[in-house]
Amino acid sequence: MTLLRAENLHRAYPLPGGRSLRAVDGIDLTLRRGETLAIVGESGCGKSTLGRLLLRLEEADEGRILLDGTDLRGLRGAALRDMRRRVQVVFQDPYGSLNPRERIRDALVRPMLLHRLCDRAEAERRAGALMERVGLSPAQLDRLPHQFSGGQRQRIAIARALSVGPELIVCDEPVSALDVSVQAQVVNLLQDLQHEDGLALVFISHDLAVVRHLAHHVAVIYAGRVVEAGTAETLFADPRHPYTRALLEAAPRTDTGPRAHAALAGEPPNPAAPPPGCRFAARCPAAQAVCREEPQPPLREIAATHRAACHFAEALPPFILLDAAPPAATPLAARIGAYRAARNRADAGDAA
Ligand SMILES: Nc1ncnc2c1ncn2[C@@H]1O[C@H](COP(=O)(O)OP(=O)(O)OP(=O)(O)O)[C@@H](O)[C@H]1O
Repeated sequence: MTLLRAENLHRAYPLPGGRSLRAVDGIDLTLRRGETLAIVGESGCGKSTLGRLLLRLEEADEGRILLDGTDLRGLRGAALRDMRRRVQVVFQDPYGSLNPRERIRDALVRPMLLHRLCDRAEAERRAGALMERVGLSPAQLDRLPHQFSGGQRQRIAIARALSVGPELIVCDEPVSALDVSVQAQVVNLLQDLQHEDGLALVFISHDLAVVRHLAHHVAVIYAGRVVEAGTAETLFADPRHPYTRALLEAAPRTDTGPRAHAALAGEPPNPAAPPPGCRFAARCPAAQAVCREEPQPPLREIAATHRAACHFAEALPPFILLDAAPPAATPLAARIGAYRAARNRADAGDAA
Protein backbone atom coordinates (compact mmCIF):
# COMPACT_ATOMS: atom_id res chain seq x y z
CA MET A 1 0.00 0.00 0.00
CA THR A 2 2.89 2.41 0.70
CA LEU A 3 3.70 4.40 -2.41
CA LEU A 4 6.14 6.99 -1.11
CA ARG A 5 8.47 6.98 1.85
CA ALA A 6 10.88 9.72 2.72
CA GLU A 7 13.50 8.90 5.33
CA ASN A 8 15.63 11.37 7.19
CA LEU A 9 15.63 13.99 4.42
CA HIS A 10 18.00 16.91 4.81
CA ARG A 11 18.57 19.95 2.66
CA ALA A 12 20.74 22.88 3.69
CA TYR A 13 21.56 26.00 1.69
CA PRO A 14 25.04 27.45 2.09
CA LEU A 15 25.27 30.95 3.53
CA PRO A 16 28.19 33.38 3.47
CA GLY A 17 30.74 32.80 6.22
CA GLY A 18 30.56 29.02 6.02
CA ARG A 19 27.21 28.81 7.79
CA SER A 20 24.19 27.06 6.36
CA LEU A 21 20.43 27.34 6.44
CA ARG A 22 18.80 24.02 7.21
CA ALA A 23 15.57 24.26 5.26
CA VAL A 24 14.69 20.57 5.66
CA ASP A 25 16.26 19.08 8.74
CA GLY A 26 15.58 15.36 9.06
CA ILE A 27 12.09 14.68 7.72
CA ASP A 28 10.35 11.29 7.47
CA LEU A 29 7.08 10.84 5.59
CA THR A 30 4.90 8.00 4.39
CA LEU A 31 2.14 8.16 1.80
CA ARG A 32 -0.07 5.30 0.72
CA ARG A 33 -1.48 4.79 -2.75
CA GLY A 34 -4.64 6.74 -3.46
CA GLU A 35 -4.32 8.89 -0.35
CA THR A 36 -3.56 12.53 0.37
CA LEU A 37 -0.78 13.62 2.68
CA ALA A 38 -0.96 17.29 3.59
CA ILE A 39 2.22 19.12 4.53
CA VAL A 40 1.33 22.19 6.58
CA GLY A 41 3.18 24.95 8.34
CA GLU A 42 3.93 28.65 8.20
CA SER A 43 5.76 30.41 5.43
CA GLY A 44 9.45 29.54 5.40
CA CYS A 45 9.14 26.27 7.37
CA GLY A 46 10.52 24.25 4.46
CA LYS A 47 7.37 22.95 2.75
CA SER A 48 8.31 23.89 -0.80
CA THR A 49 11.88 22.71 -0.35
CA LEU A 50 10.53 19.36 0.80
CA GLY A 51 8.25 19.25 -2.26
CA ARG A 52 11.19 19.96 -4.59
CA LEU A 53 13.21 17.17 -2.93
CA LEU A 54 10.37 14.67 -3.40
CA LEU A 55 10.16 15.66 -7.07
CA ARG A 56 13.94 15.55 -7.43
CA LEU A 57 13.87 19.08 -8.77
CA GLU A 58 16.51 19.54 -6.13
CA GLU A 59 18.77 16.92 -4.55
CA ALA A 60 18.59 16.07 -0.86
CA ASP A 61 21.90 16.28 0.99
CA GLU A 62 21.02 13.18 2.99
CA GLY A 63 18.23 10.65 3.33
CA ARG A 64 16.22 8.42 1.04
CA ILE A 65 13.07 8.90 -1.07
CA LEU A 66 11.49 5.55 -1.86
CA LEU A 67 8.83 5.23 -4.54
CA ASP A 68 7.44 1.72 -4.40
CA GLY A 69 10.62 0.76 -2.56
CA THR A 70 13.05 2.21 -5.14
CA ASP A 71 15.29 5.04 -3.98
CA LEU A 72 14.68 7.98 -6.32
CA ARG A 73 18.00 9.53 -5.43
CA GLY A 74 19.97 6.93 -7.36
CA LEU A 75 17.93 7.07 -10.56
CA ARG A 76 19.43 8.06 -13.90
CA GLY A 77 18.45 7.88 -17.57
CA ALA A 78 15.32 5.90 -18.46
CA ALA A 79 14.55 5.06 -14.82
CA LEU A 80 14.68 8.74 -13.90
CA ARG A 81 12.45 9.61 -16.86
CA ASP A 82 9.92 7.02 -15.75
CA MET A 83 9.99 8.44 -12.23
CA ARG A 84 9.32 11.89 -13.68
CA ARG A 85 6.25 10.47 -15.40
CA ARG A 86 4.97 8.73 -12.27
CA VAL A 87 5.46 11.76 -10.01
CA GLN A 88 3.96 14.97 -11.36
CA VAL A 89 3.65 18.47 -9.93
CA VAL A 90 1.09 21.26 -9.79
CA PHE A 91 2.49 24.58 -8.58
CA GLN A 92 0.77 27.53 -6.98
CA ASP A 93 1.00 29.76 -10.01
CA PRO A 94 -0.13 28.04 -13.19
CA TYR A 95 0.66 31.20 -15.12
CA GLY A 96 4.29 30.77 -14.18
CA SER A 97 4.35 27.06 -15.05
CA LEU A 98 2.52 27.32 -18.40
CA ASN A 99 4.45 28.80 -21.29
CA PRO A 100 2.52 32.00 -22.16
CA ARG A 101 3.21 31.53 -25.89
CA GLU A 102 2.30 27.86 -26.05
CA ARG A 103 -1.21 26.77 -26.98
CA ILE A 104 -2.90 24.56 -24.44
CA ARG A 105 -3.01 21.78 -27.02
CA ASP A 106 0.79 21.70 -27.17
CA ALA A 107 1.15 21.99 -23.39
CA LEU A 108 -0.95 18.84 -23.03
CA VAL A 109 0.39 16.87 -26.01
CA ARG A 110 4.09 17.47 -25.42
CA PRO A 111 4.48 15.48 -22.18
CA MET A 112 2.74 12.48 -23.75
CA LEU A 113 5.12 12.56 -26.71
CA LEU A 114 8.13 13.21 -24.50
CA HIS A 115 7.35 10.09 -22.49
CA ARG A 116 6.56 8.19 -25.72
CA LEU A 117 3.16 7.18 -24.44
CA CYS A 118 1.41 7.36 -27.83
CA ASP A 119 1.60 8.97 -31.26
CA ARG A 120 0.54 12.57 -31.96
CA ALA A 121 -2.94 11.74 -33.21
CA GLU A 122 -3.70 9.76 -30.09
CA ALA A 123 -2.12 12.45 -27.87
CA GLU A 124 -4.41 15.05 -29.48
CA ARG A 125 -7.42 12.86 -28.84
CA ARG A 126 -6.35 12.39 -25.23
CA ALA A 127 -5.79 16.16 -24.85
CA GLY A 128 -9.46 16.73 -25.70
CA ALA A 129 -10.55 14.09 -23.22
CA LEU A 130 -8.30 15.60 -20.53
CA MET A 131 -9.90 19.02 -21.04
CA GLU A 132 -13.29 17.46 -20.44
CA ARG A 133 -12.05 15.61 -17.38
CA VAL A 134 -10.99 18.85 -15.74
CA GLY A 135 -14.21 20.63 -16.67
CA LEU A 136 -13.03 22.58 -19.71
CA SER A 137 -14.03 22.35 -23.35
CA PRO A 138 -11.85 20.67 -26.00
CA ALA A 139 -12.86 23.61 -28.20
CA GLN A 140 -10.54 25.75 -26.03
CA LEU A 141 -7.44 23.71 -26.86
CA ASP A 142 -6.05 26.27 -29.29
CA ARG A 143 -6.16 29.12 -26.82
CA LEU A 144 -3.18 30.58 -24.98
CA PRO A 145 -2.87 30.59 -21.18
CA HIS A 146 -3.80 34.28 -20.82
CA GLN A 147 -7.19 33.56 -22.35
CA PHE A 148 -8.18 31.57 -19.28
CA SER A 149 -9.02 32.59 -15.71
CA GLY A 150 -6.72 31.63 -12.82
CA GLY A 151 -8.93 28.71 -11.85
CA GLN A 152 -9.10 27.47 -15.46
CA ARG A 153 -5.32 27.71 -15.76
CA GLN A 154 -4.96 25.59 -12.65
CA ARG A 155 -7.33 23.04 -14.23
CA ILE A 156 -5.05 23.01 -17.27
CA ALA A 157 -2.00 22.47 -15.07
CA ILE A 158 -3.82 19.54 -13.48
CA ALA A 159 -4.75 18.15 -16.91
CA ARG A 160 -1.11 18.41 -17.97
CA ALA A 161 -0.02 16.53 -14.85
CA LEU A 162 -2.65 13.85 -15.52
CA SER A 163 -1.68 13.51 -19.19
CA VAL A 164 1.16 11.09 -18.44
CA GLY A 165 -0.74 8.83 -16.07
CA PRO A 166 1.00 9.68 -12.78
CA GLU A 167 0.61 7.76 -9.53
CA LEU A 168 1.48 10.75 -7.38
CA ILE A 169 0.98 14.50 -7.81
CA VAL A 170 2.83 16.92 -5.57
CA CYS A 171 0.58 19.97 -5.28
CA ASP A 172 2.45 22.99 -3.90
CA GLU A 173 -0.12 25.52 -2.62
CA PRO A 174 -2.30 24.72 -5.66
CA VAL A 175 -5.24 26.89 -4.64
CA SER A 176 -3.57 29.66 -2.64
CA ALA A 177 -3.53 32.10 -5.55
CA LEU A 178 -7.20 31.53 -6.41
CA ASP A 179 -10.36 33.28 -5.26
CA VAL A 180 -11.98 31.51 -2.34
CA SER A 181 -15.01 30.51 -4.44
CA VAL A 182 -12.73 28.92 -7.04
CA GLN A 183 -10.51 27.21 -4.47
CA ALA A 184 -13.24 24.79 -3.48
CA GLN A 185 -13.90 23.85 -7.12
CA VAL A 186 -10.26 23.02 -7.73
CA VAL A 187 -10.00 21.06 -4.47
CA ASN A 188 -13.14 19.12 -5.43
CA LEU A 189 -11.68 18.40 -8.83
CA LEU A 190 -8.50 17.00 -7.26
CA GLN A 191 -10.58 14.82 -4.97
CA ASP A 192 -12.70 13.52 -7.86
CA LEU A 193 -9.59 12.68 -9.87
CA GLN A 194 -8.02 10.98 -6.89
CA HIS A 195 -11.12 8.88 -6.45
CA GLU A 196 -11.32 7.95 -10.13
CA ASP A 197 -7.63 7.22 -10.73
CA GLY A 198 -6.44 6.14 -7.30
CA LEU A 199 -3.96 9.02 -7.35
CA ALA A 200 -1.84 9.82 -4.34
CA LEU A 201 -1.42 13.51 -3.53
CA VAL A 202 1.14 15.41 -1.51
CA PHE A 203 -0.73 18.60 -0.75
CA ILE A 204 1.50 21.42 0.47
CA SER A 205 -0.49 24.19 2.11
CA HIS A 206 -0.50 26.79 4.84
CA ASP A 207 -4.30 26.66 4.84
CA LEU A 208 -5.67 24.28 7.43
CA ALA A 209 -9.25 24.89 6.32
CA VAL A 210 -8.43 23.46 2.89
CA VAL A 211 -6.35 20.62 4.29
CA ARG A 212 -9.09 19.58 6.65
CA HIS A 213 -11.35 18.92 3.70
CA LEU A 214 -9.08 16.75 1.65
CA ALA A 215 -6.21 15.20 3.59
CA HIS A 216 -6.12 11.64 4.88
CA HIS A 217 -2.87 12.28 6.71
CA VAL A 218 -1.23 15.48 7.85
CA ALA A 219 2.38 16.31 8.68
CA VAL A 220 2.88 19.62 10.50
CA ILE A 221 6.28 21.16 9.86
CA TYR A 222 8.01 23.70 12.04
CA ALA A 223 11.45 25.08 11.24
CA GLY A 224 12.38 22.24 8.89
CA ARG A 225 11.12 19.37 11.04
CA VAL A 226 7.88 17.44 11.39
CA VAL A 227 6.49 18.24 14.84
CA GLU A 228 3.23 16.32 14.56
CA ALA A 229 1.86 13.75 12.14
CA GLY A 230 -1.26 11.65 12.03
CA THR A 231 -4.56 11.05 10.35
CA ALA A 232 -6.41 14.25 9.58
CA GLU A 233 -9.23 13.15 11.82
CA THR A 234 -6.98 12.65 14.86
CA LEU A 235 -4.87 15.68 14.23
CA PHE A 236 -7.77 18.09 13.94
CA ALA A 237 -9.74 16.56 16.82
CA ASP A 238 -6.89 15.99 19.26
CA PRO A 239 -3.75 17.93 18.29
CA ARG A 240 -0.94 17.09 20.70
CA HIS A 241 1.72 19.61 19.71
CA PRO A 242 1.29 23.22 20.90
CA TYR A 243 2.31 24.45 17.44
CA THR A 244 -0.46 22.49 15.74
CA ARG A 245 -2.89 23.89 18.29
CA ALA A 246 -1.70 27.41 17.66
CA LEU A 247 -2.04 26.93 13.89
CA LEU A 248 -5.58 25.66 14.33
CA GLU A 249 -6.41 28.52 16.64
CA ALA A 250 -5.04 31.06 14.21
CA ALA A 251 -6.70 29.65 11.11
CA PRO A 252 -9.89 31.19 9.77
CA ARG A 253 -12.83 29.00 10.65
CA THR A 254 -15.37 29.48 7.94
CA ASP A 255 -15.33 28.75 4.25
CA THR A 256 -16.83 32.12 3.48
CA GLY A 257 -14.38 34.74 4.70
CA PRO A 258 -11.03 35.54 3.18
CA ARG A 259 -8.35 33.02 4.09
CA ALA A 260 -5.73 34.98 5.94
CA HIS A 261 -2.37 33.36 6.47
CA ALA A 262 -2.27 31.69 9.82
CA ALA A 263 -1.22 34.48 12.18
CA LEU A 264 0.79 33.34 15.15
CA ALA A 265 2.40 35.55 17.73
CA GLY A 266 6.17 35.80 17.34
CA GLU A 267 8.35 34.55 14.56
CA PRO A 268 9.77 31.14 13.70
CA PRO A 269 13.46 30.85 14.60
CA ASN A 270 16.11 31.90 12.15
CA PRO A 271 16.74 28.69 10.18
CA ALA A 272 20.42 29.60 9.95
CA ALA A 273 20.73 29.62 13.75
CA PRO A 274 17.95 27.61 15.38
CA PRO A 275 17.85 27.55 19.20
CA PRO A 276 19.45 24.54 20.89
CA GLY A 277 16.24 23.20 22.48
CA CYS A 278 12.79 22.77 21.02
CA ARG A 279 12.51 25.15 18.10
CA PHE A 280 9.00 26.20 19.11
CA ALA A 281 9.85 26.87 22.76
CA ALA A 282 10.14 30.66 22.42
CA ARG A 283 6.55 30.88 21.15
CA CYS A 284 5.05 28.03 23.13
CA PRO A 285 2.61 28.74 25.98
CA ALA A 286 3.35 25.32 27.50
CA ALA A 287 7.15 25.58 27.39
CA GLN A 288 9.15 24.74 30.50
CA ALA A 289 12.88 24.77 31.25
CA VAL A 290 13.37 21.31 29.76
CA CYS A 291 12.09 22.58 26.40
CA ARG A 292 14.87 25.14 26.16
CA GLU A 293 17.57 23.00 27.73
CA GLU A 294 17.11 19.56 26.17
CA PRO A 295 17.40 18.96 22.41
CA GLN A 296 14.09 18.97 20.56
CA PRO A 297 12.45 15.62 21.30
CA PRO A 298 12.04 13.33 18.30
CA LEU A 299 8.61 12.42 16.99
CA ARG A 300 7.22 9.68 19.17
CA GLU A 301 4.12 7.62 18.96
CA ILE A 302 1.37 8.80 21.27
CA ALA A 303 -1.36 6.66 19.71
CA ALA A 304 -1.62 4.39 16.69
CA THR A 305 -0.93 6.57 13.60
CA HIS A 306 -0.37 9.68 15.74
CA ARG A 307 3.07 11.06 16.54
CA ALA A 308 4.19 14.31 18.14
CA ALA A 309 7.54 15.85 19.00
CA CYS A 310 6.75 17.47 22.33
CA HIS A 311 7.85 16.60 25.88
CA PHE A 312 4.34 17.32 27.06
CA ALA A 313 2.27 15.85 24.23
CA GLU A 314 0.27 13.58 26.53
CA ALA A 315 0.06 16.13 29.32
CA LEU A 316 -1.59 18.89 27.31
CA PRO A 317 -5.20 19.56 28.25
CA PRO A 318 -7.99 18.53 25.87
CA PHE A 319 -8.10 20.77 22.86
CA ILE A 320 -11.15 22.94 22.58
CA LEU A 321 -11.45 25.19 19.59
CA LEU A 322 -13.57 28.22 20.29
CA ASP A 323 -15.67 28.82 17.23
CA ALA A 324 -16.87 32.06 18.71
CA ALA A 325 -13.38 33.54 18.87
CA PRO A 326 -12.55 35.92 16.04
CA PRO A 327 -10.15 34.27 13.62
CA ALA A 328 -6.61 35.13 12.76
CA ALA A 329 -6.14 38.42 14.59
CA THR A 330 -5.97 37.31 18.23
CA PRO A 331 -2.46 36.80 19.55
CA LEU A 332 -1.44 33.26 20.30
CA ALA A 333 -1.29 33.75 24.05
CA ALA A 334 -4.82 35.11 24.22
CA ARG A 335 -6.06 32.21 22.14
CA ILE A 336 -4.35 29.66 24.32
CA GLY A 337 -5.84 31.45 27.32
CA ALA A 338 -9.28 31.39 25.72
CA TYR A 339 -9.30 27.69 25.13
CA ARG A 340 -7.92 27.02 28.56
CA ALA A 341 -10.77 29.04 30.02
CA ALA A 342 -13.23 27.06 27.94
CA ARG A 343 -11.69 23.84 29.16
CA ASN A 344 -11.98 24.96 32.74
CA ARG A 345 -15.62 25.79 32.20
CA ALA A 346 -16.12 22.36 30.66
CA ASP A 347 -14.34 20.72 33.63
CA ALA A 348 -16.49 22.72 36.07
CA GLY A 349 -19.56 21.56 34.17
CA ASP A 350 -18.41 17.94 34.43
CA ALA A 351 -17.80 18.27 38.15
CA ALA A 352 -21.20 19.84 38.79
N1 LIG B 1 17.35 28.21 -3.06
C1 LIG B 1 17.42 28.65 -1.81
N2 LIG B 1 18.56 29.24 -1.35
C2 LIG B 1 18.65 29.67 -0.08
N3 LIG B 1 17.66 29.57 0.83
C3 LIG B 1 16.51 29.02 0.43
C4 LIG B 1 16.33 28.53 -0.91
N4 LIG B 1 15.06 28.02 -1.00
C5 LIG B 1 14.49 28.18 0.21
N5 LIG B 1 15.36 28.77 1.07
C6 LIG B 1 15.10 29.06 2.48
O1 LIG B 1 14.73 27.84 3.09
C7 LIG B 1 13.70 28.03 4.04
C8 LIG B 1 12.50 27.20 3.66
O2 LIG B 1 11.92 27.74 2.47
P1 LIG B 1 10.66 27.10 1.74
O3 LIG B 1 10.37 27.92 0.53
O4 LIG B 1 10.88 25.65 1.57
O5 LIG B 1 9.52 27.31 2.82
P2 LIG B 1 7.94 27.26 2.64
O6 LIG B 1 7.43 26.65 3.91
O7 LIG B 1 7.59 26.59 1.38
O8 LIG B 1 7.56 28.78 2.59
P3 LIG B 1 6.52 29.53 1.64
O9 LIG B 1 5.17 29.03 2.04
O10 LIG B 1 6.76 30.97 1.97
O11 LIG B 1 6.92 29.15 0.24
C9 LIG B 1 13.43 29.53 4.07
O12 LIG B 1 14.17 30.09 5.12
C10 LIG B 1 13.94 29.99 2.72
O13 LIG B 1 14.35 31.33 2.79
